[in-house]
Amino acid sequence: MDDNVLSWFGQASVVVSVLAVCWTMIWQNLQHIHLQQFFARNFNRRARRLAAVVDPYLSVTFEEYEGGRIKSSEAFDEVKSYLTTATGTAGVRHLRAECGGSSRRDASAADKDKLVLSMAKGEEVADVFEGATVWWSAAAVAPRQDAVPWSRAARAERRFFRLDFHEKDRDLVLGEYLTHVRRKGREVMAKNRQRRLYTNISREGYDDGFYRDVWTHVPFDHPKTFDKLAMDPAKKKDIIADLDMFRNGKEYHERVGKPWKRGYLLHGPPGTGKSTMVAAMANYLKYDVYDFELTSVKTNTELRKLLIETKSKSIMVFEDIDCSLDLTTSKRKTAKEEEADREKDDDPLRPDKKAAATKQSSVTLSGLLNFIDGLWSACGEERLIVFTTNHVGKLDPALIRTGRMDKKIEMSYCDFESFKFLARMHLGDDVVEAHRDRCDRVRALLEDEEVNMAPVDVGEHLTPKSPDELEDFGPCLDRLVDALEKAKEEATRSPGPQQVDEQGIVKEDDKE
Ligand SMILES: Nc1ncnc2c1ncn2[C@@H]1O[C@H](COP(=O)(O)OP(=O)(O)OP(=O)(O)O)[C@@H](O)[C@H]1O
Ligand SMILES: [Mg+2]
Repeated sequence: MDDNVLSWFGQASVVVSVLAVCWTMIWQNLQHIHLQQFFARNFNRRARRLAAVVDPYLSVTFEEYEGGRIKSSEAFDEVKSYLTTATGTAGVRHLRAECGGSSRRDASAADKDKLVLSMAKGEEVADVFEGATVWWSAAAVAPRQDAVPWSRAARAERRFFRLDFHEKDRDLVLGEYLTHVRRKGREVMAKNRQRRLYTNISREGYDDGFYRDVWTHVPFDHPKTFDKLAMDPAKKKDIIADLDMFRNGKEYHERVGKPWKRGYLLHGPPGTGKSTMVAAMANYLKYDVYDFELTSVKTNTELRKLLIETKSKSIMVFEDIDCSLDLTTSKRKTAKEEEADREKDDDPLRPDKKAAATKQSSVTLSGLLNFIDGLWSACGEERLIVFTTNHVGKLDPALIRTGRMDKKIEMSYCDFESFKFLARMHLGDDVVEAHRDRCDRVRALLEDEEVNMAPVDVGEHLTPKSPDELEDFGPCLDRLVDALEKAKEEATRSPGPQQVDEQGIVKEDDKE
């Protein structure tokens, strides 16, 4: 071969190589852009068509937790309630029973014994809606066997309901039927609703992001109502009006762009009715009560988890807030210290985690302030936050400023009006008129001599202690008069009324 031919071949091979590289690049892009789409569209469509012929059924699952297991799912609860109706249990062979009857003393025997039945795991039930048949089943994914021992999230069973239906009913089921199920479920929930008292003193749920059961609960059945609470009638009326405004304030809160919540601060000496007031509020509004035991909450993050798991129409109570946390202004942490705390809080693999579990709460003031009106406080609606304290002066002003604590209520020692109220409640309507002399003495001691006695003590002295005292209330009133006389004597013997400064610290009397 001569040189010309060789060089021609050389050039041609270079051109072919360049073309091959270009073609490869174009081909790859075509594959990515068009061919993949082409195959995806055609192949998947055919596969779906084939699947529809073989199995024309579709399904929807309702998992117990949503938002990355952070929050229990409302839809799951609604479906669960819907499935407790006759439709949801018809023909089911294995049922699950839960107490759903009222625990109130005044409930009928039938109501008290009522059980709420739902289908057990693994069962299936059919439901017919406007000619379409659907099937509900209850199931759970077993915990992973290889789960790391300290991760409760992985070890937990994931419960869910599954709805199966024919493809031809798709629009009807996903539209009208599911709306019908949710609506009906909410109705059942409202009907069976048993008010609850929740507490966070529970071992469950405190590990590695496992959010179930951070609250444990008992039925809430406190007998105290506003008409059994001794206090200034005008003040009581004002509180009730405030609660009514709050309860009916959905539209108002939306209009002004405020989360639908309200803070109450109840302060006063021990035994003046602060906890009782919380029960009366809950009974009046028919709300659940979440009793936050802050000393059991170890970090700000844990406090937030508890907040997320509270439901609407509830009162979140922090009793004796001044004793639960170090909230004094002087002991307020610096921004740096707070930041260090936050970093510790958010690190799930913190090596000192075990030690942290046993040490005291490290919830900080800023954690609590964020709880009350930070971004997370707006999740959920129609909730009251109530703080109670014996020493309002010990609280940081930031905690009780308007917007956080919107209404401050002072519960005070018993005055004569409250005494009459308590006497009638304990001893009958005509006791004051029947024992005028004794009652006049009580009035003089409470009003003229300014003797301080908490309603809890007044009530205790007035309580009949023997069957005889049920016939004659004189000894009850005498006992109260004696106690008031004694209290007066003690007050005159002691250096004088204690003066408490705004920090809640008892001041020494000025001596001349
Ligand atoms: N104003 C009141 N009217 C009727 N009963 C009252 C009143 N105050 C207290 N009592 C009765 O006294 C008991 C104790 O009251 P309560 O626990 O509400 O006091 P408290 O202010 O929360 O006390 P503490 O500061 O020690 O927590 C309750 O059983 C309640 O029935
Ligand atoms: Mg109390």
